[in-house]
Amino acid sequence: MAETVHAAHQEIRTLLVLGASGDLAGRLLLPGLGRLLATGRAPELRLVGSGVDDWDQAQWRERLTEAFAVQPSIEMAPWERFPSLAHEPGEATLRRLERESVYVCADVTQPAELRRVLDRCAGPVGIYFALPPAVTERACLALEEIGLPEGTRLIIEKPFGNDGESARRLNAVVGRLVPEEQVHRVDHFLGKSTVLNILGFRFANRIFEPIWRATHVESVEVVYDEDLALEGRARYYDRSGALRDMIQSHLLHVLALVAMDPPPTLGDRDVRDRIAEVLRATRAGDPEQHSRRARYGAGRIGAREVPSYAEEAGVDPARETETLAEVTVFIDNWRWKGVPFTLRSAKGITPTRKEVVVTFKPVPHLPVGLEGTSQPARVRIGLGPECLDLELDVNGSGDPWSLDRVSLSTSFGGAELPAYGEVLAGVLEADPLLSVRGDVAEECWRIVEPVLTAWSEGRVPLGEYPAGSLAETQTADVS
Ligand SMILES: O=C1O[C@H](COP(=O)(O)O)[C@@H](O)[C@H](O)[C@H]1O
Repeated sequence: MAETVHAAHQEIRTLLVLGASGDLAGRLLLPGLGRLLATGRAPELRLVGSGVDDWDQAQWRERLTEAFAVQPSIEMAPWERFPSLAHEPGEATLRRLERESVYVCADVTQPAELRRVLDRCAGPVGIYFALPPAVTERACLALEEIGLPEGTRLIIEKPFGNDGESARRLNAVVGRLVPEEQVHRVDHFLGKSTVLNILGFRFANRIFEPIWRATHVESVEVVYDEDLALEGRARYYDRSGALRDMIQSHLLHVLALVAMDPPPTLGDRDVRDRIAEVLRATRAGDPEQHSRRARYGAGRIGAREVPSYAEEAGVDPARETETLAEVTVFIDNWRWKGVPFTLRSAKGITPTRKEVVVTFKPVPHLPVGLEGTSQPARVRIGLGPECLDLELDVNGSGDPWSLDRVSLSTSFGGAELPAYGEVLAGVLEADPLLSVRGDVAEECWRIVEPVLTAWSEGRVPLGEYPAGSLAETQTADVS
């Protein structure tokens, strides 16, 4: 599909990873690349890494060997853990990359140093910014000063900016460097098979479309509760929090796929137009009534004792960073007017819950004589692992006149590639379908900004839940 729609796009020959010695590159990006190359789906490629750590080539090779051996990281869910890559079709490519790839220690916000890094790259280059947004912006300004090799594609990790204003600024500088179709703003949820499954479920089954609207739908939840706690990521997370980390990017995209109108094709233009359209119609409800924030206190996640978030290494307790964010949004269009969409993500919760739940309205009239309480029909679309569940009332076993609840459930196998591998496949194939478009990145910030403001002004109290449970939150003492 991608080839027919995007045959005109130029493939990249060198992938340059900025921030190559950082956590994200080691944990997700390079293993995703390794997996992609191992399947033999990617074009011939050179790999150049650059970071501020003063690594020699041996250290870099060690990082690649580790990443390509794909020891699953703590953040990889079980369905993303792979067997060894040995004997895969691209095995020889991986070994070649390990041998030939180079690492350049540089501060890429400095034009002369960035020039030195680019000199090691051949052909059209894909520059992957695995960097915090402010550093990405400065590196883009440095690129503007030194100029870009022809055909360059920019691949920018999330979060795209820290707020609407910085996202607009970053979009402006990126737009001066390359045309929009050469920009890949990464949201790895768009590469998740569970998320892409929403498209097949909605648009390949005629039975759902007529009822997929306010007339029949009572409410929609998009939930991503993880059992992971901070896992040593304070430097990034403590300045971000759950709202910026998960809702602003990932969960709003899931909402968009659930709520958008059917696209005529799965070409990037059609799908991204539909996503943009529905997000433009989306607004957060009044934050005081429709949002919740909390952070975990000390507790136990499975066998692990977890300290309170405020006591985690590197955390500034006065910052009031939330590890649970919940926001209800509304979509002001004909299809969805008045239906609450509640988005929630929390860290440090067991059991995990990662799903979209569509709850339908009750029947207008239950025939007199049917006994029991009728419950609304529900569709659950699993976001991890892959599963689907339709909850219905039926005349079940036993008394033929009483209602029983049944669940028609199925689970299906995982994807060939992890989410980062799928997103990178799009990048290497020059297909922006799974990348966030610039206007959409800004739209996502517009939606969450009233909530960010209300929270920063203390209009919504910060609750607390014990790690490992979603027990009623209480207000945290942040003094
Ligand atoms: O981007 C992020 O996503 C992960 C959750 O995604 P998963 O694919 O690893 O389940 C989240 O834990 C992390 O905080 C966030 O930065």
